[in-house]
Amino acid sequence: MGKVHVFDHPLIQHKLTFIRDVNTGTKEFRELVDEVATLMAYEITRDLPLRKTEVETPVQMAESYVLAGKKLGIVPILRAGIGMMDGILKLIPAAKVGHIGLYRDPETLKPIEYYAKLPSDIGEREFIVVDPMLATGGSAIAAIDSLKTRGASHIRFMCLIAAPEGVKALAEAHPDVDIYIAALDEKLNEHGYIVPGLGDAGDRLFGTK
Ligand SMILES: O=P(O)(O)OC[C@H]1O[C@H](OP(=O)(O)OP(=O)(O)O)[C@H](O)[C@@H]1O
Ligand SMILES: O=c1cc[nH]c(=O)[nH]1
Ligand SMILES: [Mg+2]
Repeated sequence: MGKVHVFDHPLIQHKLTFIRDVNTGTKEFRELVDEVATLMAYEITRDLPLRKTEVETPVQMAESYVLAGKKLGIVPILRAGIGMMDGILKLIPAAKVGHIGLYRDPETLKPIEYYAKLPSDIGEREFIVVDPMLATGGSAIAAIDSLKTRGASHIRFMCLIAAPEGVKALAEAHPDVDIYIAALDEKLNEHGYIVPGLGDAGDRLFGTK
C-alpha cells in the first residue's frame, strides 16, 4: 500500500484557509494555489536522491551535491491541475510536462478522458500527477491508469484537498502510488463534492460558472 502524506507546514495550512474562503476572488485564488503548489513541491522533493560532485568556489574546490536518479515529469489533470503546474515548475524547471484531460460526468461522477499528451521518454521518468481535488478518486485513478498504460512505472499523486473516500479508492486501485495532500477533509456530499472543501477548483481557478 502506498503511503499517505499530509503536509502540515504552517504556510501551507495558512494559505489553504484563504483558498477555501468563499470570498477569495479568482485572481487571489489562482495566486494562492500557485504558492501552495510551490511549497508542496518543496516538501515532495525532500527524498530525491543526490550524488556527490565537486565545485570550484572563489576560494577553493568543494565537495557538493547535485540531483541524481530518474528525471521528473509533472502531469496536471486538466483543467484544474493546470493551476498547480507553474508553482511546481518554479522549483523543478527541468521537469517535462504531460497533460491528461479528464472531466467528471456530473450525473455518474465517472471520469471521461478527452486528451492525453505525455513525454516520449515516459518509462525513464518519475511522475508527479497533480490535481487540486481528490474526491471520489475516479479522476486520479483514471489518469494514473492512462500513464501506466503508456509505460510509466514511478508515479506519485499530489493534491490540495482529499476526501477519505478518494484516498481509499486511489490507494486500493494503485497501491504503489504515494499520495501527498495538504488537507484530508471530512467526506463527500451527495453531489460528490468534498466537505468542507473549496467548491469547484476548476471554476474558482478560471472564473467559470
Ligand atoms: O476524484 P473525483 O471524484 O474524480 O473528482 C475530482 C476531479 O473533479 C475536478 O475536475 P472536474 O471534473 O471538475 O474538471 P475540471 O478540472 O475541468 O473542472 C477535479 O479537478 C478533479 O479532477
Ligand atoms: O469538491 C470537489 C470535488 C470535485 N471537484 C472539485 O473541483 N471539487
Ligand atoms: Mg471542475
